[in-house]
Amino acid sequence: MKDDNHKNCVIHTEELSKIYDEGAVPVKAVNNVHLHIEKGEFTALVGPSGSGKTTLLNLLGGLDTPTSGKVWIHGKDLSTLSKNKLIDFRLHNIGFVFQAYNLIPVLTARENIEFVMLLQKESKKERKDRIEQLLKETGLEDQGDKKPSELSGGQQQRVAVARALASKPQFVLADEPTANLDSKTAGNLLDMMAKLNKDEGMTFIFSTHDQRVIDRARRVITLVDGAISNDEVRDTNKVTT
Ligand SMILES: Nc1ncnc2c1ncn2[C@@H]1O[C@H](COP(=O)(O)OP(=O)(O)OP(=O)(O)O)[C@@H](O)[C@H]1O
Repeated sequence: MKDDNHKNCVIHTEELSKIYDEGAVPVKAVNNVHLHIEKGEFTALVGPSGSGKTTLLNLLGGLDTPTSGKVWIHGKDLSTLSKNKLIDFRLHNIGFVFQAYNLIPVLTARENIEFVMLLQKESKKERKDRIEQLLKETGLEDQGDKKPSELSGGQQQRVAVARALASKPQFVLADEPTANLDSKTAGNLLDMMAKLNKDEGMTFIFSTHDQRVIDRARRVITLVDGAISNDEVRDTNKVTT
């Protein structure tokens, strides 16, 4: 893929596959996926349990390496990056809201949000301003000094979202962002993501089983046995908030 041809392309994959062959029978967790995600998309990845959603998100975010095929992010072929360059690239380009990326238990909510900005070497003033803004946007103004164990599951999830957004990523990959949240908290979280999508053109891709999330997506990609079985683009003018 040529960089200059794809100015608005955030993610592009070709013949992307991930095969796990530790067991007796190899599992094609992701099977020959061709995907093209443009800037500003609000896209849900759906499919039955075990259909490969998490594996695909891991590949798209450079957290896992494909067995074959390639991933380009903003025209950059991830397979050409060294391990350290890939870490740096992720840090500056992608926000992750993954269950596996748990909050750091010994840090407060504020410090958890600040952490990635410290790695990015943001100034103290920028960090402070951004943290306060994110705490406000996530409705956690009064919770900044609490550690994760002192917060509810929904509040922890919102801290995880705030942390993902702290680096001002161009796109956010979220694995089941509303899992285990009550409807009100899930709704608030979706409102926040939809607002960022609308106001700042931030691109969102989330795996989900949650009909509330699916209903608000503008594109729904269905995976079955690791392959795309349906790709539905809905009314792109539909307001997600
Ligand atoms: N590390 C691994 N080693 C072996 N097999 C794996 C590994 N990770 C995932 N798989 C297998 O790959 C397939 C896809 O798993 P994946 O977790 O991506 O699905 P999913 O759609 O995210 O499922 P869920 O909706 O339940 O989270 C499954 O058959 C799973 O058992």
